[in-house]
Amino acid sequence: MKKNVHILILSISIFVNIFFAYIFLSNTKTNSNFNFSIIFTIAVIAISYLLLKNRFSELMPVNYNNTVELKEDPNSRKTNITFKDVAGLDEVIDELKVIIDFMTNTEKYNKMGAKIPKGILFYGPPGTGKTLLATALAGETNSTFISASGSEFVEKYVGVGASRIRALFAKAKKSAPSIIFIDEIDAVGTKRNTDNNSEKDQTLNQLLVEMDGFNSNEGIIVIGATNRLDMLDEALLRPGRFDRTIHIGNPNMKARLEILKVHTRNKPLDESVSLSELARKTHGMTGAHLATMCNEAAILAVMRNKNKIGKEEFDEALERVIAGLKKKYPSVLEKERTIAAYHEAGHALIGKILNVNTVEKISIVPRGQTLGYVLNFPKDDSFLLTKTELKNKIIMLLGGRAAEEIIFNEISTGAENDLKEATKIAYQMVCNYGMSELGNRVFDIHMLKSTEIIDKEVNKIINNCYVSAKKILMENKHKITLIAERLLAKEIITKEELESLLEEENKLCV
Ligand SMILES: Nc1ncnc2c1ncn2[C@@H]1O[C@H](COP(=O)(O)OP(=O)(O)OP(=O)(O)O)[C@@H](O)[C@H]1O
Ligand SMILES: [Zn+2]
Repeated sequence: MKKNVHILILSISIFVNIFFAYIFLSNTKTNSNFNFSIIFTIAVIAISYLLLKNRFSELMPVNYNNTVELKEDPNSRKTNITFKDVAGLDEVIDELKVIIDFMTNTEKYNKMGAKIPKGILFYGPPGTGKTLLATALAGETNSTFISASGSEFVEKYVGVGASRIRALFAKAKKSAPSIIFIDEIDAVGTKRNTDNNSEKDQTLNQLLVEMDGFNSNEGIIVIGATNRLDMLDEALLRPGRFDRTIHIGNPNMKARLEILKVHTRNKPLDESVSLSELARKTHGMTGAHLATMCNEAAILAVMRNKNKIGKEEFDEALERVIAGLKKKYPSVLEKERTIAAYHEAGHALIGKILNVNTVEKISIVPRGQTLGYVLNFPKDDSFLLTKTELKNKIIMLLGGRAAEEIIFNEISTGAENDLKEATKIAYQMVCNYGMSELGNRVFDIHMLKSTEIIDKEVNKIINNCYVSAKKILMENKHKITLIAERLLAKEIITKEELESLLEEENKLCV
Protein backbone atom coordinates (compact mmCIF):
# COMPACT_ATOMS: atom_id res chain seq x y z
CA MET A 1 0.00 0.00 0.00
CA LYS A 2 1.20 3.51 -0.75
CA LYS A 3 2.75 5.46 2.14
CA ASN A 4 0.34 8.46 1.91
CA VAL A 5 -2.80 6.32 1.95
CA HIS A 6 -1.46 4.58 5.02
CA ILE A 7 -0.94 7.82 6.90
CA LEU A 8 -4.42 9.01 5.89
CA ILE A 9 -6.10 5.84 7.19
CA LEU A 10 -4.11 6.03 10.41
CA SER A 11 -5.13 9.63 11.01
CA ILE A 12 -8.80 8.87 10.32
CA SER A 13 -8.79 5.88 12.70
CA ILE A 14 -7.17 7.92 15.50
CA PHE A 15 -9.71 10.66 14.95
CA VAL A 16 -12.66 8.22 14.99
CA ASN A 17 -11.18 6.59 18.07
CA ILE A 18 -11.08 9.85 20.00
CA PHE A 19 -14.58 10.76 18.77
CA PHE A 20 -16.15 7.52 20.02
CA ALA A 21 -14.23 7.62 23.26
CA TYR A 22 -15.82 11.01 23.83
CA ILE A 23 -19.33 9.65 23.02
CA PHE A 24 -18.69 6.71 25.29
CA LEU A 25 -17.73 8.96 28.24
CA SER A 26 -20.68 11.27 27.77
CA ASN A 27 -23.32 8.49 27.27
CA THR A 28 -22.55 5.91 29.92
CA LYS A 29 -26.11 6.19 31.22
CA THR A 30 -27.81 4.26 28.39
CA ASN A 31 -26.89 0.57 28.25
CA SER A 32 -27.17 0.02 24.50
CA ASN A 33 -25.02 3.06 23.75
CA PHE A 34 -22.52 1.86 26.34
CA ASN A 35 -22.16 -1.58 24.72
CA PHE A 36 -21.94 -0.15 21.22
CA SER A 37 -19.28 2.33 22.28
CA ILE A 38 -17.17 -0.36 23.96
CA ILE A 39 -17.30 -2.73 20.95
CA PHE A 40 -16.62 0.02 18.46
CA THR A 41 -13.70 1.44 20.44
CA ILE A 42 -12.09 -1.99 20.77
CA ALA A 43 -12.56 -2.64 17.02
CA VAL A 44 -11.02 0.71 16.07
CA ILE A 45 -8.08 0.19 18.45
CA ALA A 46 -7.50 -3.29 16.96
CA ILE A 47 -7.58 -1.97 13.37
CA SER A 48 -5.18 0.84 14.29
CA TYR A 49 -2.87 -1.66 15.94
CA LEU A 50 -2.79 -3.91 12.86
CA LEU A 51 -2.14 -0.99 10.55
CA LEU A 52 0.60 0.32 12.80
CA LYS A 53 2.17 -3.12 13.03
CA ASN A 54 2.33 -3.35 9.24
CA ARG A 55 3.82 0.09 8.99
CA PHE A 56 6.53 -0.82 11.50
CA SER A 57 7.33 -4.10 9.88
CA GLU A 58 7.95 -2.25 6.62
CA LEU A 59 10.36 -0.03 8.41
CA MET A 60 12.23 -2.90 10.02
CA PRO A 61 15.50 -4.14 8.52
CA VAL A 62 14.87 -7.00 6.08
CA ASN A 63 16.53 -9.68 8.18
CA TYR A 64 14.26 -9.01 11.17
CA ASN A 65 11.27 -9.69 9.02
CA ASN A 66 11.51 -13.22 7.73
CA THR A 67 8.38 -13.07 5.62
CA VAL A 68 9.67 -10.33 3.34
CA GLU A 69 10.14 -11.54 -0.23
CA LEU A 70 13.23 -10.55 -2.13
CA LYS A 71 12.17 -7.89 -4.61
CA GLU A 72 15.10 -8.65 -6.92
CA ASP A 73 15.50 -12.40 -7.42
CA PRO A 74 19.15 -13.04 -8.29
CA ASN A 75 18.16 -16.22 -10.13
CA SER A 76 15.85 -14.38 -12.48
CA ARG A 77 17.29 -11.47 -14.42
CA LYS A 78 17.92 -9.78 -17.72
CA THR A 79 21.49 -10.17 -18.87
CA ASN A 80 23.78 -8.28 -21.18
CA ILE A 81 25.98 -11.29 -21.92
CA THR A 82 25.83 -12.13 -25.62
CA PHE A 83 27.45 -14.50 -28.09
CA LYS A 84 30.39 -12.06 -28.26
CA ASP A 85 31.35 -13.37 -24.82
CA VAL A 86 31.30 -16.99 -25.91
CA ALA A 87 34.31 -18.16 -27.88
CA GLY A 88 35.20 -21.26 -29.85
CA LEU A 89 31.66 -22.62 -30.02
CA ASP A 90 30.73 -21.30 -33.45
CA GLU A 91 29.01 -24.48 -34.61
CA VAL A 92 26.83 -24.59 -31.50
CA ILE A 93 26.01 -20.91 -31.86
CA ASP A 94 24.94 -21.52 -35.47
CA GLU A 95 22.60 -24.21 -34.22
CA LEU A 96 21.13 -21.81 -31.68
CA LYS A 97 20.49 -19.07 -34.23
CA VAL A 98 17.22 -20.66 -35.28
CA ILE A 99 16.06 -20.43 -31.66
CA ILE A 100 16.91 -16.73 -31.60
CA ASP A 101 15.01 -16.21 -34.82
CA PHE A 102 12.03 -17.99 -33.36
CA MET A 103 12.05 -16.05 -30.12
CA THR A 104 12.37 -12.75 -31.92
CA ASN A 105 10.09 -13.50 -34.91
CA THR A 106 7.55 -15.88 -33.36
CA GLU A 107 4.78 -14.76 -35.74
CA LYS A 108 6.68 -15.93 -38.81
CA TYR A 109 6.91 -19.47 -37.44
CA ASN A 110 3.35 -19.53 -36.10
CA LYS A 111 2.03 -18.62 -39.57
CA MET A 112 3.83 -21.62 -41.06
CA GLY A 113 2.59 -23.86 -38.28
CA ALA A 114 6.21 -24.60 -37.39
CA LYS A 115 6.92 -25.93 -33.94
CA ILE A 116 10.17 -24.93 -32.37
CA PRO A 117 11.84 -27.09 -29.72
CA LYS A 118 10.74 -26.30 -26.19
CA GLY A 119 13.82 -27.76 -24.64
CA ILE A 120 17.52 -27.98 -25.46
CA LEU A 121 19.99 -30.12 -23.60
CA PHE A 122 23.65 -29.16 -23.39
CA TYR A 123 25.92 -31.99 -22.40
CA GLY A 124 29.64 -32.27 -21.95
CA PRO A 125 32.43 -31.89 -19.41
CA PRO A 126 32.27 -29.24 -16.69
CA GLY A 127 33.56 -25.75 -17.36
CA THR A 128 33.08 -25.82 -21.12
CA GLY A 129 30.61 -22.93 -21.25
CA LYS A 130 27.16 -24.50 -20.98
CA THR A 131 25.89 -21.95 -18.46
CA LEU A 132 27.60 -19.14 -20.32
CA LEU A 133 25.96 -20.16 -23.59
CA ALA A 134 22.49 -20.33 -22.03
CA THR A 135 23.00 -16.88 -20.49
CA ALA A 136 24.17 -15.51 -23.83
CA LEU A 137 21.08 -16.93 -25.53
CA ALA A 138 18.97 -14.98 -23.04
CA GLY A 139 21.04 -11.87 -23.73
CA GLU A 140 20.69 -12.22 -27.50
CA THR A 141 16.91 -12.63 -27.30
CA ASN A 142 16.45 -10.07 -24.53
CA SER A 143 14.74 -12.77 -22.47
CA THR A 144 14.58 -13.11 -18.72
CA PHE A 145 17.18 -15.63 -17.60
CA ILE A 146 15.80 -17.86 -14.86
CA SER A 147 18.32 -20.30 -13.49
CA ALA A 148 18.07 -23.20 -11.11
CA SER A 149 20.23 -26.16 -10.31
CA GLY A 150 18.88 -29.71 -10.34
CA SER A 151 20.63 -30.45 -7.06
CA GLU A 152 18.85 -27.65 -5.23
CA PHE A 153 15.49 -29.32 -5.85
CA VAL A 154 16.52 -32.48 -4.10
CA GLU A 155 18.94 -31.08 -1.52
CA LYS A 156 17.83 -27.66 -0.40
CA TYR A 157 14.11 -27.98 -0.90
CA VAL A 158 13.39 -31.47 0.28
CA GLY A 159 9.70 -32.15 -0.03
CA VAL A 160 8.95 -29.15 -2.18
CA GLY A 161 10.83 -30.02 -5.38
CA ALA A 162 7.65 -30.39 -7.44
CA SER A 163 6.18 -27.10 -6.23
CA ARG A 164 9.49 -25.34 -6.90
CA ILE A 165 9.31 -26.61 -10.48
CA ARG A 166 5.75 -25.29 -10.77
CA ALA A 167 6.86 -21.92 -9.40
CA LEU A 168 9.80 -21.84 -11.83
CA PHE A 169 7.52 -22.27 -14.83
CA ALA A 170 4.94 -19.85 -13.45
CA LYS A 171 7.66 -17.24 -13.09
CA ALA A 172 8.87 -17.94 -16.63
CA LYS A 173 5.36 -17.49 -18.04
CA LYS A 174 4.92 -14.22 -16.15
CA SER A 175 8.19 -12.78 -17.39
CA ALA A 176 8.17 -14.22 -20.95
CA PRO A 177 10.11 -14.20 -23.19
CA SER A 178 12.24 -16.20 -20.84
CA ILE A 179 14.83 -18.90 -20.70
CA ILE A 180 14.73 -21.42 -17.89
CA PHE A 181 18.18 -22.88 -17.30
CA ILE A 182 18.40 -26.04 -15.19
CA ASP A 183 22.02 -26.89 -14.47
CA GLU A 184 22.94 -30.42 -13.28
CA ILE A 185 19.62 -31.65 -14.59
CA ASP A 186 20.79 -35.21 -13.91
CA ALA A 187 20.17 -34.58 -10.19
CA VAL A 188 16.42 -34.75 -10.92
CA GLY A 189 16.46 -36.33 -14.36
CA THR A 190 18.03 -39.74 -13.83
CA LYS A 191 16.00 -42.80 -14.72
CA ARG A 192 12.92 -43.21 -12.53
CA ASN A 193 12.15 -46.09 -10.19
CA THR A 194 9.11 -48.14 -10.99
CA ASP A 195 7.24 -47.07 -7.84
CA ASN A 196 7.60 -43.40 -8.84
CA ASN A 197 7.43 -42.25 -5.27
CA SER A 198 10.74 -40.72 -4.35
CA GLU A 199 11.23 -37.01 -3.95
CA LYS A 200 13.40 -36.95 -7.08
CA ASP A 201 10.85 -38.83 -9.17
CA GLN A 202 8.03 -36.53 -8.11
CA THR A 203 10.16 -33.56 -9.07
CA LEU A 204 10.99 -35.12 -12.43
CA ASN A 205 7.34 -35.96 -13.08
CA GLN A 206 6.40 -32.35 -12.37
CA LEU A 207 9.10 -31.17 -14.78
CA LEU A 208 7.66 -33.43 -17.48
CA VAL A 209 4.15 -32.17 -16.78
CA GLU A 210 5.27 -28.54 -16.99
CA MET A 211 7.17 -29.13 -20.22
CA ASP A 212 4.13 -30.70 -21.79
CA GLY A 213 1.93 -27.96 -20.41
CA PHE A 214 3.31 -24.90 -22.13
CA ASN A 215 3.04 -23.99 -25.76
CA SER A 216 6.22 -23.42 -27.67
CA ASN A 217 4.85 -20.09 -28.88
CA GLU A 218 4.60 -18.74 -25.34
CA GLY A 219 8.18 -17.50 -25.61
CA ILE A 220 9.71 -19.92 -23.14
CA ILE A 221 12.71 -22.15 -23.82
CA VAL A 222 14.00 -24.61 -21.26
CA ILE A 223 17.71 -25.40 -21.34
CA GLY A 224 19.11 -28.27 -19.34
CA ALA A 225 22.79 -28.97 -18.75
CA THR A 226 24.45 -32.19 -17.71
CA ASN A 227 27.77 -33.99 -17.74
CA ARG A 228 25.96 -37.34 -17.85
CA LEU A 229 23.59 -37.66 -20.80
CA ASP A 230 23.60 -41.45 -20.49
CA MET A 231 21.98 -41.30 -17.05
CA LEU A 232 18.91 -39.31 -18.05
CA ASP A 233 15.42 -40.77 -18.15
CA GLU A 234 14.39 -41.30 -21.78
CA ALA A 235 11.09 -39.54 -21.06
CA LEU A 236 13.02 -36.28 -20.78
CA LEU A 237 14.41 -36.64 -24.29
CA ARG A 238 11.10 -37.29 -26.03
CA PRO A 239 9.82 -34.91 -28.71
CA GLY A 240 8.24 -31.85 -27.16
CA ARG A 241 10.61 -31.98 -24.20
CA PHE A 242 14.41 -31.84 -24.50
CA ASP A 243 14.32 -32.89 -28.11
CA ARG A 244 17.57 -31.19 -29.10
CA THR A 245 20.77 -32.35 -27.55
CA ILE A 246 23.95 -30.41 -28.20
CA HIS A 247 27.38 -31.65 -27.23
CA ILE A 248 29.73 -29.05 -25.82
CA GLY A 249 33.18 -30.54 -25.67
CA ASN A 250 36.66 -29.52 -24.62
CA PRO A 251 38.00 -26.70 -26.78
CA ASN A 252 40.65 -27.47 -29.39
CA MET A 253 43.65 -25.22 -29.96
CA LYS A 254 41.83 -22.75 -32.23
CA ALA A 255 38.92 -22.52 -29.79
CA ARG A 256 41.32 -22.02 -26.90
CA LEU A 257 42.91 -19.11 -28.72
CA GLU A 258 39.48 -17.53 -29.22
CA ILE A 259 38.61 -18.05 -25.55
CA LEU A 260 41.91 -16.48 -24.49
CA LYS A 261 41.14 -13.49 -26.70
CA VAL A 262 37.77 -13.02 -24.99
CA HIS A 263 39.25 -13.24 -21.52
CA THR A 264 42.11 -10.82 -22.23
CA ARG A 265 39.83 -8.40 -24.09
CA ASN A 266 39.94 -5.77 -21.39
CA LYS A 267 43.35 -6.59 -19.93
CA PRO A 268 46.53 -4.67 -20.81
CA LEU A 269 48.95 -7.25 -22.22
CA ASP A 270 52.67 -6.87 -22.57
CA GLU A 271 54.20 -7.49 -26.02
CA SER A 272 55.93 -10.57 -24.63
CA VAL A 273 52.59 -12.39 -24.34
CA SER A 274 51.73 -14.68 -27.23
CA LEU A 275 48.16 -15.93 -27.03
CA SER A 276 48.73 -18.58 -29.71
CA GLU A 277 51.65 -19.94 -27.74
CA LEU A 278 49.40 -20.05 -24.66
CA ALA A 279 46.68 -21.80 -26.65
CA ARG A 280 49.20 -24.45 -27.63
CA LYS A 281 50.38 -24.95 -24.07
CA THR A 282 46.91 -25.25 -22.58
CA HIS A 283 45.95 -28.58 -24.10
CA GLY A 284 43.23 -30.36 -22.13
CA MET A 285 41.98 -27.20 -20.44
CA THR A 286 38.41 -25.98 -20.54
CA GLY A 287 37.11 -22.44 -20.96
CA ALA A 288 36.73 -22.21 -17.18
CA HIS A 289 40.42 -23.08 -16.69
CA LEU A 290 41.45 -20.49 -19.27
CA ALA A 291 39.28 -17.81 -17.66
CA THR A 292 40.84 -18.61 -14.27
CA MET A 293 44.33 -18.52 -15.77
CA CYS A 294 43.80 -15.06 -17.30
CA ASN A 295 42.41 -13.75 -14.04
CA GLU A 296 45.28 -15.22 -12.00
CA ALA A 297 47.79 -13.60 -14.37
CA ALA A 298 46.08 -10.23 -13.95
CA ILE A 299 46.11 -10.56 -10.14
CA LEU A 300 49.83 -11.44 -10.22
CA ALA A 301 50.56 -8.35 -12.33
CA VAL A 302 48.70 -6.14 -9.83
CA MET A 303 50.59 -7.70 -6.93
CA ARG A 304 53.85 -6.99 -8.73
CA ASN A 305 52.86 -3.36 -9.34
CA LYS A 306 53.08 -3.76 -13.09
CA ASN A 307 50.99 -1.76 -15.49
CA LYS A 308 50.77 -4.60 -18.02
CA ILE A 309 50.43 -8.38 -17.72
CA GLY A 310 53.61 -10.08 -18.93
CA LYS A 311 54.60 -13.55 -20.12
CA GLU A 312 55.96 -14.40 -16.63
CA GLU A 313 52.56 -13.83 -15.05
CA PHE A 314 50.83 -16.01 -17.61
CA ASP A 315 53.42 -18.76 -17.23
CA GLU A 316 53.02 -18.72 -13.48
CA ALA A 317 49.23 -18.66 -13.69
CA LEU A 318 49.35 -21.54 -16.17
CA GLU A 319 51.48 -23.57 -13.80
CA ARG A 320 49.02 -22.98 -10.99
CA VAL A 321 46.09 -24.17 -13.09
CA ILE A 322 48.05 -27.18 -14.36
CA ALA A 323 49.09 -28.06 -10.81
CA GLY A 324 45.40 -28.13 -9.91
CA LEU A 325 44.64 -30.25 -12.94
CA LYS A 326 47.51 -32.63 -12.29
CA LYS A 327 46.11 -33.38 -8.89
CA LYS A 328 42.79 -34.27 -10.48
CA TYR A 329 44.03 -36.19 -13.53
CA PRO A 330 47.62 -37.21 -12.82
CA SER A 331 49.88 -36.75 -15.85
CA VAL A 332 47.05 -36.29 -18.36
CA LEU A 333 48.79 -33.31 -19.80
CA GLU A 334 52.13 -34.47 -21.19
CA LYS A 335 52.89 -38.18 -20.98
CA GLU A 336 49.45 -39.43 -21.91
CA ARG A 337 49.12 -36.84 -24.61
CA THR A 338 52.30 -38.11 -26.26
CA ILE A 339 51.18 -41.73 -26.03
CA ALA A 340 47.79 -40.77 -27.47
CA ALA A 341 49.48 -38.98 -30.40
CA TYR A 342 51.56 -42.01 -31.40
CA HIS A 343 48.64 -44.40 -30.79
CA GLU A 344 46.31 -42.42 -33.07
CA ALA A 345 49.08 -41.98 -35.64
CA GLY A 346 49.40 -45.78 -35.74
CA HIS A 347 45.69 -46.26 -36.48
CA ALA A 348 45.60 -43.52 -39.10
CA LEU A 349 48.72 -44.62 -40.95
CA ILE A 350 47.55 -48.21 -41.30
CA GLY A 351 44.10 -46.99 -42.33
CA LYS A 352 45.75 -44.97 -45.07
CA ILE A 353 48.23 -47.62 -46.24
CA LEU A 354 45.72 -50.50 -46.30
CA ASN A 355 43.04 -48.19 -47.64
CA VAL A 356 40.61 -49.43 -44.98
CA ASN A 357 38.31 -46.47 -44.45
CA THR A 358 38.49 -42.79 -45.36
CA VAL A 359 40.39 -41.16 -42.52
CA GLU A 360 38.51 -37.87 -42.02
CA LYS A 361 40.26 -36.50 -38.98
CA ILE A 362 42.80 -37.46 -36.33
CA SER A 363 42.49 -35.77 -32.95
CA ILE A 364 44.13 -35.83 -29.57
CA VAL A 365 41.63 -33.44 -27.97
CA PRO A 366 40.34 -35.48 -25.00
CA ARG A 367 36.69 -36.42 -25.29
CA GLY A 368 34.85 -38.17 -22.48
CA GLN A 369 36.97 -41.14 -21.55
CA THR A 370 39.19 -41.12 -24.63
CA LEU A 371 42.37 -39.14 -25.08
CA GLY A 372 42.23 -39.23 -28.87
CA TYR A 373 40.46 -40.70 -31.86
CA VAL A 374 40.63 -41.27 -35.59
CA LEU A 375 37.40 -40.31 -37.28
CA ASN A 376 36.96 -42.64 -40.24
CA PHE A 377 34.10 -43.66 -42.47
CA PRO A 378 33.58 -46.56 -44.89
CA LYS A 379 34.34 -45.56 -48.48
CA ASP A 380 30.93 -46.64 -49.73
CA ASP A 381 27.73 -48.22 -48.47
CA SER A 382 28.89 -51.72 -49.30
CA PHE A 383 26.81 -54.48 -47.82
CA LEU A 384 29.34 -57.28 -48.19
CA LEU A 385 32.81 -57.36 -46.71
CA THR A 386 35.59 -59.65 -47.90
CA LYS A 387 37.89 -61.64 -45.65
CA THR A 388 40.78 -59.31 -46.53
CA GLU A 389 38.68 -56.25 -45.67
CA LEU A 390 37.77 -57.70 -42.28
CA LYS A 391 41.39 -58.56 -41.57
CA ASN A 392 42.48 -55.07 -42.59
CA LYS A 393 39.93 -53.63 -40.18
CA ILE A 394 41.48 -55.66 -37.38
CA ILE A 395 44.99 -54.58 -38.42
CA MET A 396 43.92 -50.94 -38.31
CA LEU A 397 42.33 -51.44 -34.88
CA LEU A 398 45.55 -52.99 -33.58
CA GLY A 399 47.64 -50.21 -35.13
CA GLY A 400 47.33 -48.04 -32.01
CA ARG A 401 48.78 -50.63 -29.67
CA ALA A 402 51.45 -51.67 -32.23
CA ALA A 403 52.63 -48.06 -32.55
CA GLU A 404 52.91 -47.77 -28.76
CA GLU A 405 55.00 -50.93 -28.61
CA ILE A 406 57.29 -49.85 -31.46
CA ILE A 407 57.89 -46.32 -30.17
CA PHE A 408 57.87 -46.73 -26.39
CA ASN A 409 58.66 -50.40 -26.08
CA GLU A 410 55.70 -50.49 -23.70
CA ILE A 411 51.95 -50.85 -24.05
CA SER A 412 49.14 -48.98 -22.26
CA THR A 413 45.49 -49.42 -21.30
CA GLY A 414 44.51 -47.02 -24.10
CA ALA A 415 43.81 -49.91 -26.50
CA GLU A 416 40.93 -51.43 -24.50
CA ASN A 417 38.17 -50.51 -26.91
CA ASP A 418 40.29 -51.36 -29.97
CA LEU A 419 40.91 -54.84 -28.59
CA LYS A 420 37.23 -55.35 -27.82
CA GLU A 421 36.27 -54.40 -31.36
CA ALA A 422 39.04 -56.48 -32.96
CA THR A 423 38.08 -59.53 -30.91
CA LYS A 424 34.43 -59.12 -31.87
CA ILE A 425 35.27 -59.07 -35.57
CA ALA A 426 37.57 -62.11 -35.21
CA TYR A 427 34.80 -64.07 -33.42
CA GLN A 428 32.35 -63.18 -36.17
CA MET A 429 34.86 -64.35 -38.79
CA VAL A 430 35.16 -67.72 -37.07
CA CYS A 431 31.61 -68.30 -35.81
CA ASN A 432 29.39 -66.49 -38.31
CA TYR A 433 31.25 -66.18 -41.60
CA GLY A 434 33.22 -69.44 -41.84
CA MET A 435 36.45 -67.54 -42.45
CA SER A 436 38.88 -69.64 -40.38
CA GLU A 437 40.67 -72.94 -40.69
CA LEU A 438 37.64 -74.56 -39.05
CA GLY A 439 35.98 -74.45 -42.44
CA ASN A 440 32.90 -73.10 -44.12
CA ARG A 441 30.50 -73.48 -41.26
CA VAL A 442 28.92 -71.51 -38.43
CA PHE A 443 29.18 -72.13 -34.69
CA ASP A 444 26.62 -71.37 -31.99
CA ILE A 445 28.92 -70.59 -29.14
CA HIS A 446 26.20 -71.32 -26.52
CA MET A 447 25.76 -74.86 -27.81
CA LEU A 448 29.44 -75.75 -27.50
CA LYS A 449 30.71 -77.66 -24.49
CA SER A 450 34.02 -75.88 -24.78
CA THR A 451 35.01 -72.78 -26.76
CA GLU A 452 38.65 -73.85 -26.91
CA ILE A 453 38.81 -74.47 -30.65
CA ILE A 454 37.06 -71.18 -31.38
CA ASP A 455 39.36 -69.25 -29.03
CA LYS A 456 42.38 -70.81 -30.73
CA GLU A 457 41.22 -69.59 -34.15
CA VAL A 458 40.35 -66.16 -32.83
CA ASN A 459 43.80 -65.87 -31.25
CA LYS A 460 45.42 -66.94 -34.51
CA ILE A 461 43.59 -64.22 -36.46
CA ILE A 462 44.36 -61.54 -33.89
CA ASN A 463 48.02 -62.52 -33.56
CA ASN A 464 48.56 -62.61 -37.32
CA CYS A 465 46.92 -59.23 -37.68
CA TYR A 466 49.08 -57.79 -34.89
CA VAL A 467 52.21 -59.05 -36.64
CA SER A 468 51.03 -57.41 -39.86
CA ALA A 469 50.30 -54.13 -38.03
CA LYS A 470 53.77 -54.08 -36.52
CA LYS A 471 55.42 -54.92 -39.84
CA ILE A 472 53.64 -52.09 -41.65
CA LEU A 473 54.46 -49.60 -38.92
CA MET A 474 58.10 -50.67 -38.60
CA GLU A 475 58.54 -50.09 -42.33
CA ASN A 476 56.99 -46.62 -41.92
CA LYS A 477 58.29 -45.66 -38.50
CA HIS A 478 59.35 -42.16 -39.59
CA LYS A 479 55.80 -41.54 -40.86
CA ILE A 480 54.30 -42.40 -37.46
CA THR A 481 56.66 -39.88 -35.89
CA LEU A 482 55.78 -37.30 -38.51
CA ILE A 483 52.03 -37.66 -37.88
CA ALA A 484 52.44 -37.82 -34.09
CA GLU A 485 54.60 -34.72 -33.98
CA ARG A 486 52.13 -32.80 -36.10
CA LEU A 487 49.36 -33.97 -33.76
CA LEU A 488 51.31 -32.83 -30.70
CA ALA A 489 51.78 -29.42 -32.29
CA LYS A 490 48.30 -28.99 -33.75
CA GLU A 491 46.08 -31.53 -31.94
CA ILE A 492 43.94 -32.11 -34.99
CA ILE A 493 44.90 -33.27 -38.48
CA THR A 494 42.29 -33.18 -41.22
CA LYS A 495 42.02 -35.60 -44.14
CA GLU A 496 43.64 -33.08 -46.50
CA GLU A 497 46.46 -32.28 -44.10
CA LEU A 498 47.22 -35.96 -43.63
CA GLU A 499 47.33 -36.46 -47.39
CA SER A 500 49.70 -33.55 -48.03
CA LEU A 501 51.88 -34.54 -45.07
CA LEU A 502 52.34 -38.05 -46.46
CA GLU A 503 52.80 -36.75 -50.00
CA GLU A 504 55.62 -34.42 -48.95
CA GLU A 505 57.25 -37.29 -47.12
CA ASN A 506 56.97 -39.56 -50.17
CA LYS A 507 58.59 -36.89 -52.36
CA LEU A 508 61.48 -36.57 -49.92
CA CYS A 509 62.02 -40.32 -49.98
CA VAL A 510 62.12 -40.61 -53.79
N1 LIG B 1 33.56 -21.05 -24.69
C1 LIG B 1 33.86 -20.15 -23.74
N2 LIG B 1 34.12 -18.87 -24.08
C2 LIG B 1 34.42 -17.96 -23.15
N3 LIG B 1 34.49 -18.24 -21.83
C3 LIG B 1 34.24 -19.49 -21.42
C4 LIG B 1 33.91 -20.52 -22.36
N4 LIG B 1 33.70 -21.66 -21.68
C5 LIG B 1 33.87 -21.37 -20.38
N5 LIG B 1 34.20 -20.08 -20.22
C6 LIG B 1 34.49 -19.40 -18.94
O1 LIG B 1 34.35 -20.34 -17.90
C7 LIG B 1 33.31 -19.96 -16.99
C8 LIG B 1 32.56 -21.16 -16.52
O2 LIG B 1 31.87 -21.76 -17.61
P1 LIG B 1 30.40 -22.35 -17.45
O3 LIG B 1 29.92 -22.15 -16.05
O4 LIG B 1 29.55 -21.83 -18.54
O5 LIG B 1 30.70 -23.88 -17.66
P2 LIG B 1 29.66 -25.09 -17.59
O6 LIG B 1 29.88 -25.90 -18.81
O7 LIG B 1 28.29 -24.58 -17.34
O8 LIG B 1 30.22 -25.87 -16.35
P3 LIG B 1 29.43 -26.81 -15.32
O9 LIG B 1 29.11 -28.07 -16.05
O10 LIG B 1 30.48 -26.99 -14.27
O11 LIG B 1 28.24 -26.04 -14.86
C9 LIG B 1 32.47 -18.97 -17.77
O12 LIG B 1 31.83 -18.07 -16.93
C10 LIG B 1 33.51 -18.30 -18.65
O13 LIG B 1 34.19 -17.30 -17.94
ZN1 LIG C 1 42.96 -46.83 -30.42
